[in-house]
Amino acid sequence: MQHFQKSVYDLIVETSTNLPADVRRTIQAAKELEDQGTRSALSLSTIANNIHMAETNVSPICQDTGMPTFIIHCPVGANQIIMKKQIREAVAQATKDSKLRTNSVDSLTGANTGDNLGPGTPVIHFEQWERDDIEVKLILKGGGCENKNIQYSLPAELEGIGKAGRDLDGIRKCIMHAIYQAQGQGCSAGFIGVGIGGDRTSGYELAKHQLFRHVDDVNPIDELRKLEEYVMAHANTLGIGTMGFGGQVTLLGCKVGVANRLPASFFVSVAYNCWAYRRQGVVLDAVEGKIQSWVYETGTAVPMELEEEAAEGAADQAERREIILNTPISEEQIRSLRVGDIVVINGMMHTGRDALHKYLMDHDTPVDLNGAALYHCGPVMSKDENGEWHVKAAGPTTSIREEPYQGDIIKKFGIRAVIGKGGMGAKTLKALQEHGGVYLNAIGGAAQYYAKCFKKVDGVDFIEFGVPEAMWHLQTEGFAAIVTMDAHGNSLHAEVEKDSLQKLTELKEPVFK
Ligand SMILES: O=C(O)C[C@H](O)C(=O)O
Ligand code: SF4
Repeated sequence: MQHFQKSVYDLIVETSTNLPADVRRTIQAAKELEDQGTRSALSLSTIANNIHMAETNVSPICQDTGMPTFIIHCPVGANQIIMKKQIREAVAQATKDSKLRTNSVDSLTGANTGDNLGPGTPVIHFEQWERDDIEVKLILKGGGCENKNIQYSLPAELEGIGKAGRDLDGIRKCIMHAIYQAQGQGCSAGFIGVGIGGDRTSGYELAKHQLFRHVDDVNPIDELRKLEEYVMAHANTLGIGTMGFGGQVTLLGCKVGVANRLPASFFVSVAYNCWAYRRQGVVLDAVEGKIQSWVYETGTAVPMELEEEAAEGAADQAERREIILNTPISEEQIRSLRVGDIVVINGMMHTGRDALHKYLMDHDTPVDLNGAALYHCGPVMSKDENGEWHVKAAGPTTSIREEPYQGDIIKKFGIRAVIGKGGMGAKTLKALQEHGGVYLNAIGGAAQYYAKCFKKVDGVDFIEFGVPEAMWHLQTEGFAAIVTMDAHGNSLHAEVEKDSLQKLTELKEPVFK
């Protein structure tokens, strides 16, 4: 098995950097469905571009390279102890090479292990089979979409869609509610895996396993096939759209699995996966561990159509209001912005996420944040031989986590623009209005696209928080984002949420009797 570790390393790199062909085809089909020139269509073009860039740069599609989860099938007698050790070494090496972000954090102290190894990470499952070869499958599912997973215990009363009983129609209601509650926060348009039955633990596992199915397979259980078809036909009526901007395409795939349950329990578990649906697998010979084939057709077979998008984007931009913001930004300029405007930021940008927000509540900031642009982002960074840092992947993180702090921090330090994804709540909206600030939505997962805007790393504070949580000071050029919350009390997120709840209500009537 002298090649096993190298094969696993290659699998990690492929999974993190090259979205498989079935996922690419689905994203391309979504682009066709979306109304041209809308925010959602533009975002899908950026996503397509980003997929292409990640493959070319052999760098992470999204900066959140998720919880590496391996499912291994091996013949009786294969040495699982050695395989496990080599998988861990391959993970550490891929992290060192910036193919994975340092994503393993001590839950109590917040300390980052720096190599993606730690209690419970990576996740490795073994199963024996009758075949002579070894199959290693890997999914890299990020934290933002993982946070949108949801588990229902039937019967239940669900917001908008009403009573969900212990039957197929109740399951239907849970699934539609799960899609609604994710809004754009899990980087829609997404894929969902559903597990019916099991217990709380095995139900979620079953749901996650559905994400290993091919996008275009057909469920062999007739009732579940019908359920999947129903969900695919109706999810898009919710109007959530790409990144929750509103639009025609909200869901890209739905796979449902079933297991037995206890008489007293009836769980419906939903695993939500963002468009950055990174899963791949390899079949290895059991003697040397060399790759014989890939489980999913590789992305290289389906190039993303770039020229066409560039033209579309350019035509659309001509009609849109596009405003250049140079940091530090004035209050007057911020107050002139409206929801829907596209802004392009130049100058200094500072990153900050959970650890920094908590810290800033009762400490001072190490740099002047008056008029600043604060980016909710935990990048993948690399340090060269001269000790200089480089941004390898840097898309936004889900902003709503900072809701308890954001309003106070904006006012305390004079921040003018907060950049992230998924939107923020009422408290932040009020602070934006009072102080004169905007919330800008960047395209979640477009980590290569944004990394290119960071021309130089000017310094870093709080590196002790770990690379993703540190405060990076980045010289920025041409960072485009959309105003989704303005200083006049308008929030696109609140609007889309309200409209989609109304649409969900329309799906209340029983379908499966
Ligand atoms: O952790 C991140 O960088 C992003 C996260 O996956 C998210 O979607 O919020
Ligand atoms: S940022 Fe978006 S694309 Fe990236 S892992 Fe999180 S949910 Fe997925």
